Amino acid sequence: MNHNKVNGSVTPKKQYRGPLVVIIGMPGAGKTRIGKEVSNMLKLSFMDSDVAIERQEGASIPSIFKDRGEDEFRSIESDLITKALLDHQGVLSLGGGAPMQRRTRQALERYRDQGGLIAYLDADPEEMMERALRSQNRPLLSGDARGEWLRLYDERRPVFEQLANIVISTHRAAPSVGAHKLINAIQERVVHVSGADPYDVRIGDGVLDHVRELLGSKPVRVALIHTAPVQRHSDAARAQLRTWGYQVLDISIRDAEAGKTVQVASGIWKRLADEGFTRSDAVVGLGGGAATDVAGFVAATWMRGIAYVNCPTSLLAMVDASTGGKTGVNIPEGKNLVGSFYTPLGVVADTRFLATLPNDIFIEGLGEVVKSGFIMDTHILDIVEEHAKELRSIDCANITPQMHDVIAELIERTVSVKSKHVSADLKESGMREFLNYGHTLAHAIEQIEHFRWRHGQAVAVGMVYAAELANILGYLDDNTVEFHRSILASVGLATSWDGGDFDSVLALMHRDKKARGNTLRFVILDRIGHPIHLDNPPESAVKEAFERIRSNGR
Ligand SMILES: NC(=O)c1ccc[n+]([C@@H]2O[C@H](COP(=O)([O-])OP(=O)(O)OC[C@H]3O[C@@H](n4cnc5c(N)ncnc54)[C@H](O)[C@@H]3O)[C@@H](O)[C@H]2O)c1
Ligand SMILES: O=C(O)C(=O)C[C@@H](O)[C@H](O)[C@H](O)COP(=O)(O)O
Repeated sequence: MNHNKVNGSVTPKKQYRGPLVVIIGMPGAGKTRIGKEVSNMLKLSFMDSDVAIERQEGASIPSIFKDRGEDEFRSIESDLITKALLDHQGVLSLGGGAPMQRRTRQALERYRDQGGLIAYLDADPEEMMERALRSQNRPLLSGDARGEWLRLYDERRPVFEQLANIVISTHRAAPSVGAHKLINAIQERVVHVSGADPYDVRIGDGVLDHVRELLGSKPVRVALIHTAPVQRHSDAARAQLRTWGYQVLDISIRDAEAGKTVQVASGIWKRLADEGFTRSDAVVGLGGGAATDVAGFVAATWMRGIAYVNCPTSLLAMVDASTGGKTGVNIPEGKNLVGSFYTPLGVVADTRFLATLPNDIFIEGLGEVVKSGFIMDTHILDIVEEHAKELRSIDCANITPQMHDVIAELIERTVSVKSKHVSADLKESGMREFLNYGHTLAHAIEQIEHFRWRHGQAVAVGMVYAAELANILGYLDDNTVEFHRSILASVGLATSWDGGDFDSVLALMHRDKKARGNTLRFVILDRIGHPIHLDNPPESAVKEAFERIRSNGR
């Protein structure tokens, strides 16, 4: 399913008729063969504009050119394509020269701007030329065929690049490989984050390729910051970065919260200095949320700020940590107490990375997913409830296509909730604090448990705590509090905690970044989907809610 990207959110593709995708490119790029493969894989109809013209006119393309001239051919072609853009529902492949005709190009631009997908297939010119010259059905390639092909390539490529919103390299690719790349691109989801430094979050199989366009040609060196458990993915990313011509500094750091420290950051700064890392170089953070937090912090601080791209590999990092520009590290006194708001060039959430994610880490990521349902997109709660059993027992190495779509939808929706808050309030002066639902207690739990508790699990208990607090103060009824417990427990998330004592927890909650002076501040709900700020609640209520989240509390 495709979406337009709209500031701070995604919206379902505008309801318009027309093809799922239109394929353009030079003769020999593989438009017809890949188009037919995609149609077969997606069980859609396939239309080739040249074939349709020959059928409609009862004559071959060369004879139409010979008997009626190119202008009349282009007019026939433009009429047929304009009609197909309105009523052909499958895959449409265009003759190489079609987009060069003004009326056809305008029709394509209208189709694209209404949410349509135009895929430009490109490959090595020699490879395409060799394939094109094998076919005799190319009237424009008679005579000095090579020279003419190259001339047309130079003339047409800028138009293809301007029109397309998908570019697929078919270089040395079998049609089935090219078709899979195109299907992945068609099914890719994009959430746009607006604000002073806007960027996109791309979600889907194979989206790693977007790192290249995000980094661009300025960086000579790229520091790839990752951790051991994601070695398979960082190896692939490193190889890809080198193929693109970047000098890669491979920086493997301590895993999880142990890597999210000033000491680790300092070691990276030293490495960057030793390697002569300049302001035009860039950082790629690849890993869970702890890795992307520290990578972002290094990018924010090295020479007062260099470019970085996040490649999240855990569910929690994909749905939350990698987006929004909160970078930082923990210190012994508390979680995330040192850091900076620093926006990435973009986020590339390649769902292939989930294949190695352990089940318990996947489940903790659902804590931030359910949170987003409670604070804004309540459809997330419907999806989680409907698929609770499969989500709780997920084997990430064997995710079915159906569950892949469910997970991709949850990722997209959760990122969209985060994006709406971040786009409106990057530095958390108000609305963005709602993303902190459940976190006031959660961070205290993580601190007291010396990070033995996963962040997502702590947030789950924190949300039950906030619901109890809201219930005590008359905002939420018992059923809504119980719904918090039931939906969290249904996907394997914790709903109680017996560690620590109230006084130590209270002291840590006062150190939360939402606190102002001596004012203790929480985010609670006054109804599902509607968070509010709660400042300085009576200590009796704070304590009563704390007792209620103990395992014998309710
Ligand atoms: N910056 C933000 O806005 C933000 C938002 C939410 C959470 N966070 C931070 O993110 C962290 C939690 O993120 P997390 O849950 O990803 O924790 P994490 O980074 O500790 O990762 C959890 C574990 O899973 C492993 N892992 C990650 N991806 C994997 C994969 N594809 N295959 C195999 N193993 C994989 C990691 O190596 C680690 O061992 C916390 O530090 C939290 O404070 C930051
Ligand atoms: O991005 C935000 O803002 C959030 O609050 C998202 C939280 O889910 C996330 O855990 C964040 O790291 C917590 O931020 P903090 O400022 O409380 O450390």
